[in-house]
Amino acid sequence: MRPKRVRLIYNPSSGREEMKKRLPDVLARLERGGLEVSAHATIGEGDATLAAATAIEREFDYIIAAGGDGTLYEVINGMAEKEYRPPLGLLPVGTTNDFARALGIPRNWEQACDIILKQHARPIDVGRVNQKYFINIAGGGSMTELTYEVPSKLKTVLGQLAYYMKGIEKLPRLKPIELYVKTPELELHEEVMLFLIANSNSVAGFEKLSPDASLDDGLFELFLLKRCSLADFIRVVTLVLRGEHMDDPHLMHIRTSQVEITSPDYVQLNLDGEFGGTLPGVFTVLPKHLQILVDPTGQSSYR
Ligand SMILES: Nc1ncnc2c1ncn2[C@@H]1O[C@H](COP(=O)(O)OP(=O)(O)OP(=O)(O)O)[C@@H](O)[C@H]1O
Repeated sequence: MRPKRVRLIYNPSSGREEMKKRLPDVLARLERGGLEVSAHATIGEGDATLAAATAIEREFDYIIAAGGDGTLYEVINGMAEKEYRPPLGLLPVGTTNDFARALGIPRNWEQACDIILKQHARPIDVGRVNQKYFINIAGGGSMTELTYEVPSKLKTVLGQLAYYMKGIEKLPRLKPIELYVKTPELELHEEVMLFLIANSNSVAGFEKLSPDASLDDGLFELFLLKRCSLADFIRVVTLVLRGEHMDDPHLMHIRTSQVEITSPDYVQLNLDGEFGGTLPGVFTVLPKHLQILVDPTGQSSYR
């Protein structure tokens, strides 16, 4: 049997620029494990999307996304509309790797390579809104613009700290948005601070946001944080960090396969930490649309 052909798409600027030094070691480990690997270094915004689409046209057996959530977002956007969608491996070397965390893929590059080498694919749901795709989370409103406002250089230097600094700077500017929300089950009109549509249970380090979220149940977890004071906002975020938010009256939780959200306000969308256009949007789950290479034993974890 011929070896599987793999396209490794890596972002040399991700995280602390780990792939720059690790590339030869990663290639050697994957090759020793029986894969035939070629690599594409991304050069800037949108390049990982093009590289993934090209890899599919060239009929690679697997694609590997090496980077953070931003790189993964670009890669899945190059794959999601294609008919042939090869299984996707992850090397989580970014500053934020929420999706790898949700799937228990280790940050350690050797362990992550070894999981890819097991070639065990797990189907997972993908979200679509306005011809863009997300794998982890979509959101809008206060605080949700933060992740893509932190420039990549700043992130590399400061790592996770950059997010918190930006967050503190932004807090006094909290402002509610008016939303019309329509699902197959219900319709509502509400002033909210933010909305989040989660596919996985791991959001920007808030692992306890939706503990019951399943990656392959064909459903989103929609959260609406109702209009509230700054003090309540901070209180609810603290409850979310502790996983004690589910009964809070400020937070609405709806499980659905499709949701249409419109607003008279200008609301930017955050898709997996990247800017994803503006409302209105129809958010749809594409059940088990992509296959991700994961640990078959389910015992590995993101450390
Ligand atoms: N060669 C490059 N130099 C600088 N930026 C790049 C390069 N290639 C891709 N990018 C950009 O890097 C961003 C994605 O970064 P990625 O997520 O992989 O790393 P990160 O440091 O973890 O950031 P985050 O976790 O916030 O997404 C994308 O916006 C992409 O356009």
